[in-house]
Amino acid sequence: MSTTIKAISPDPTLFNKTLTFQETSKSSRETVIYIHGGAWNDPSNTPNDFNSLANVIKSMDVESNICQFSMEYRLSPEITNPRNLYDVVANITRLVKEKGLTSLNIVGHSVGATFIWQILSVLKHPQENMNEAQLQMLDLLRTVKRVFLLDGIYSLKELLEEYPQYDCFTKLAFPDGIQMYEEEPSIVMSHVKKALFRFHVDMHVVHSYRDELLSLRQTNSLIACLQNYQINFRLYLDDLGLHNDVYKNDKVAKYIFDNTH
Ligand SMILES: N[C@@H](CC(=O)c1ccccc1NC=O)C(=O)O
Repeated sequence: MSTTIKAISPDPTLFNKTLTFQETSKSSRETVIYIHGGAWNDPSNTPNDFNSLANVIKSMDVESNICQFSMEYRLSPEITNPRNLYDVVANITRLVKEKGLTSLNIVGHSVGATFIWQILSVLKHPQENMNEAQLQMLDLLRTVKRVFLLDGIYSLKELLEEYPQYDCFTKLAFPDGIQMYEEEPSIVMSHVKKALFRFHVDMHVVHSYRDELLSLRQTNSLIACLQNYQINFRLYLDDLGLHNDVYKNDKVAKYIFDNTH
């Protein structure tokens, strides 16, 4: 009887798959960190998704003030929520420490935006009860200056109301049900407001009119919640292409560059 021995990765959170698109040692540098999407499970979405967008930003950055890195994380169903998120947090934390990064601009596409939303929600836990990953999120927020949420998923409840068929991937990341997702905007908004204010984080919400996988409902529902709590944020809606074009779109590159310095 053949037994398959699961390869134990020497790199448990895939930190070594971090991509460096641009680097500078200038003390005045701004750092852009990308988190790709893929519905928690799709191997065709990788840190390289942002390669062309990062090159556009690099071409705009004539004074070479910007560093750009793109993160990897393990996928569902092998890894489920919140471990996918914890991989992202551990990898960004390690990158920040190893490179001495400050002034972080974190860009997330689709589920990558979900991870950023979950990080912004960390104050829902009393600090004395926080686990290691949540304490890392708290530490990260001290260096985050801006977040760019690109065509993100924020409410799993509303996602499955609008797209019941998406349980094909939510059940992989949330095998015990989406009630395990603790960051529904209506539940965590007061904690997000506190985090944005305490750590002086600017929030940019971006969505493409032509996104064929996620309608404006996720973004409209999020911004309705932000308005209910009178939270300061920027909204950028435009024809930025289909869902998987947004992270390659030149207008998105320009928007991030124009708002990163
Ligand atoms: N490429 C994914 C689909 C996907 O990524 C997706 C589909 C609908 C809404 C959001 C998505 N991605 C979010 O990260 C898949 O085939 O599982």
